[in-house]
Amino acid sequence: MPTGVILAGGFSTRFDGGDKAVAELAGKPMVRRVADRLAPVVSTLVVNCRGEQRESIATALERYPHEVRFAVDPEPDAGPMAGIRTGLRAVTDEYAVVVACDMPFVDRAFVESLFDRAAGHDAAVPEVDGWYQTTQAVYRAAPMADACDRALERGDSKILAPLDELDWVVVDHETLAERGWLETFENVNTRAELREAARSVASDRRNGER
Ligand SMILES: Nc1nc2c(ncn2[C@@H]2O[C@H](COP(=O)(O)OP(=O)(O)OP(=O)(O)O)[C@@H](O)[C@H]2O)c(=O)[nH]1
Repeated sequence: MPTGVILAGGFSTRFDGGDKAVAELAGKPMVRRVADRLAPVVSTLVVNCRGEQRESIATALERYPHEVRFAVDPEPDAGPMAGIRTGLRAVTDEYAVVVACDMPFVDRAFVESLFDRAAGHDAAVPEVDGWYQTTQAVYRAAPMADACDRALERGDSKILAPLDELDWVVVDHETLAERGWLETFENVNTRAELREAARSVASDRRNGER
């Protein structure tokens, strides 16, 4: 089975104090929610973060059913693409799904379909409303990490820069909407969005879904 990479190295500046990776959403740290959702479809978890986040994230991931590896940013604040590179460097499987720590509704069936789409290519990236969702995408770990290195060396930290030189496929908005997979991209940037997400979890629980 492939690897899951959770990106958690951001500074949560819109979150109004505290690290959103370990903020509790309906009683569970967000990073744990993402990890638990990935557990059925990955065999190893890599967490990309800064050194000072490691302890609190490790606590949130205690007794995770798979091996957990930490890929600590050599340089903090180098942006999400550098985080993807650092995370993918710790991957030993051919493919990995990368998911931001603030996407607590990541859909397992969607991730499985991304792996299917990526097979034989370097990446499968979903597109929502014209935006490429590079922080919930599947990559072939080594070529993507190499392409990120080259982009960073040329001083280009744009998240799409490494894809320019890779063979990548897009999962388009229409397909995502048809399959009911738009909720998988919901992300939590603020305390208000955390409260909103908690309401979604509570209402889904009432409907027996989450
Ligand atoms: N390693 C690393 N990851 C980052 C960096 N910036 C953002 N990320 C990750 O990329 C994903 C999307 O970023 P944002 O939603 O903007 O998160 P953030 O930067 O923590 O939040 P804001 O400061 O409010 O923008 C999250 O999983 C972040 O952890 C960075 O400089 N380094």
